[in-house]
Amino acid sequence: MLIVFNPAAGGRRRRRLARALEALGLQGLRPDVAETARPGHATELARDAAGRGVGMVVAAGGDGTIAEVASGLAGSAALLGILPFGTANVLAWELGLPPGPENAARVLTAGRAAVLRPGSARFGDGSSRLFVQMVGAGFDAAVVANLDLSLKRRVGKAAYVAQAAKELVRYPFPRFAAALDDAEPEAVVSAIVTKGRLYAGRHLLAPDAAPGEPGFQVALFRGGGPARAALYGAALPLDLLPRLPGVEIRRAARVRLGASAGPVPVQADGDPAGMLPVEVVDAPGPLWVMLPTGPGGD
Ligand SMILES: Nc1ncnc2c1ncn2[C@@H]1O[C@H](COP(=O)(O)OP(=O)(O)OP(=O)(O)O)[C@@H](O)[C@H]1O
Repeated sequence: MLIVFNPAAGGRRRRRLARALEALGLQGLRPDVAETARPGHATELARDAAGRGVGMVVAAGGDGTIAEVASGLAGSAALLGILPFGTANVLAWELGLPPGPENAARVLTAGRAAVLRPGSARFGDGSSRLFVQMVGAGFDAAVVANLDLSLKRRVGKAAYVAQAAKELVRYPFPRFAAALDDAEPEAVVSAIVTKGRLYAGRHLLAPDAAPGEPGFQVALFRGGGPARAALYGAALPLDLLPRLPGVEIRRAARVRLGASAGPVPVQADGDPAGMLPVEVVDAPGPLWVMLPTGPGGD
């Protein structure tokens, strides 16, 4: 077992890692730990470990770290483990991973392996990026792109709320074209292409999504402007976002976002990912991820 640890969020994360290692040690396990030194490093570490035949590579970090490790494991037989030490931890909530380092460590040794089907985002410059939960274009990506990272380290998710308030008054809400499968492109101001049901932590976005299945749920936001974005932001923690006027959620296997009236930022799993255009499809193969053994689990 190799644990790929992202130390970028500071001391509290290190403390959680120590607790997880202690819990694993009590079960007689002494996993190797590799710290990431820069963005993208987790992919290299995971790919190298899978190439050496390591059976399980554990992402100790947030959704961005999980996506990077998943990218490195693509095409290998190695299991993906998760120690959810991030800020929002959307995938961990989605998969029902228990909070607390000791409980998360127990899943690594006593859980079950389940299929996870990441998505792949291909950009206008030909580059591709794997994601485990979602890709967003428009307002939410502007919030992510301009987020104050030192504030995020200090106050966590509240930093997103503060940044959203700033973006409300300056983001220009340019329209862009969203084409789902072979349908005609439609004009939207924001789109979130998601594998899962949850968004920004534990809030409901796409009730019919399932991360183990091929394809995506796509939330299309047609109404632009600060008042509408503020309404959506207020509805999110109440789990009312999918039911608001101007929000439509559809299923698609392929999503093309582009042809915009101005530059539109993109985020993948909560990290900045460049600008439109982007095409989203399933990643070439599934992964196996460790989940808690629950009712119906084997
Ligand atoms: N040593 C490092 N210094 C700076 N950034 C790093 C380092 N190692 C990894 N990163 C980057 O940090 C980014 C953010 O990490 P991650 O998404 O795991 O945490 P988070 O943003 O706190 O969690 P979440 O996405 O769940 O809110 C990753 O996408 C990764 O590229």
